[in-house]
Amino acid sequence: MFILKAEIPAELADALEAHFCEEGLLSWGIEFAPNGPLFLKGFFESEAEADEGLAALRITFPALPAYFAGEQIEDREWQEAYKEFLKPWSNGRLHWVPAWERESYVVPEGHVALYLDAGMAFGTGSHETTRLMARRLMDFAQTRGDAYAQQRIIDAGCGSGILALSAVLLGAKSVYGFDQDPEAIRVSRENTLTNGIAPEAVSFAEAGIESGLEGRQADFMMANIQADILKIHAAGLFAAMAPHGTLALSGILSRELDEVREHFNFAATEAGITCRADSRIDGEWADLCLFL
Ligand SMILES: C[S@@+](CC[C@H](N)C(=O)[O-])C[C@H]1O[C@@H](n2cnc3c(N)ncnc32)[C@H](O)[C@@H]1O
Repeated sequence: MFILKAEIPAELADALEAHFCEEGLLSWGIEFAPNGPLFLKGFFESEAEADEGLAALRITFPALPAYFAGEQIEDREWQEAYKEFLKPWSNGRLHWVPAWERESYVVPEGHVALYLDAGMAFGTGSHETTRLMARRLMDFAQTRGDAYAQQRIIDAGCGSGILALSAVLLGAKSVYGFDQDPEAIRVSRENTLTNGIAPEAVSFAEAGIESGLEGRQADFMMANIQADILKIHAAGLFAAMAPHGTLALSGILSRELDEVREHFNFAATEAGITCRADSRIDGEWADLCLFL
């Protein structure tokens, strides 16, 4: 493993994070320290890959600092750090457990567990936005009660499949996830298999938002994708919603929330839809849940 690191000006952090999310650049991250300097870090297999990754990033962000420190670390050391970072998480009866803890993790009676290996896809369960979406999913399942099993659920930008597969574990029989990243679809299908999930309950497709939603209707849709992209596709997202459906959005920075809410209110009016909006904040991230 080769790590690149450089201190960056605070003004660059949000734009870089948004870019990583939008492009699915999982090898890059920002290290936030309270009141301290901000560091941009990149994780690569080799120094040559690190140079390539940095050159590509500089095309979009020419203002990146000229000097990056590089450090080679043992793969084993890296894996241990990764395992230390990723811990099981639960909300109500839903548990997300790293695959390597499968043997030792005890699932309480009546609860369900998804054993996850996100590989290179987004969706380990550690991100605030994924957790915000899971809470909305749990709320939806609870509100629909016995009818939940029959609800049509869509996970737009499914990443590792974490949300789609959670929907199935909670009892849904008609779940569909899509992502523009082929690696995400490969990982989602693998997670379906390794969790012994019935393949007829969930399907995954490699697709962008437009083609992914074509001919679809959702009673509940989760879209944890960057705010700018959600805004561009607002009309398409509404068009795929069934009457009285719930549209749960995340990938929204808290400071973007008012603007995103306004945008979706306007798009709803344009589409002749009335809906109630609700939001939750987790750290610097927010969700926007629209009840049609
Ligand atoms: C923030 S990740 C969310 C992954 C997972 N759903 C979760 O909540 O952890 C966003 C995902 O959306 C995908 N994505 C971004 N733009 C997209 C688009 N226009 N169409 C389809 N997928 C997109 C990315 O490839 C990425 O896997």
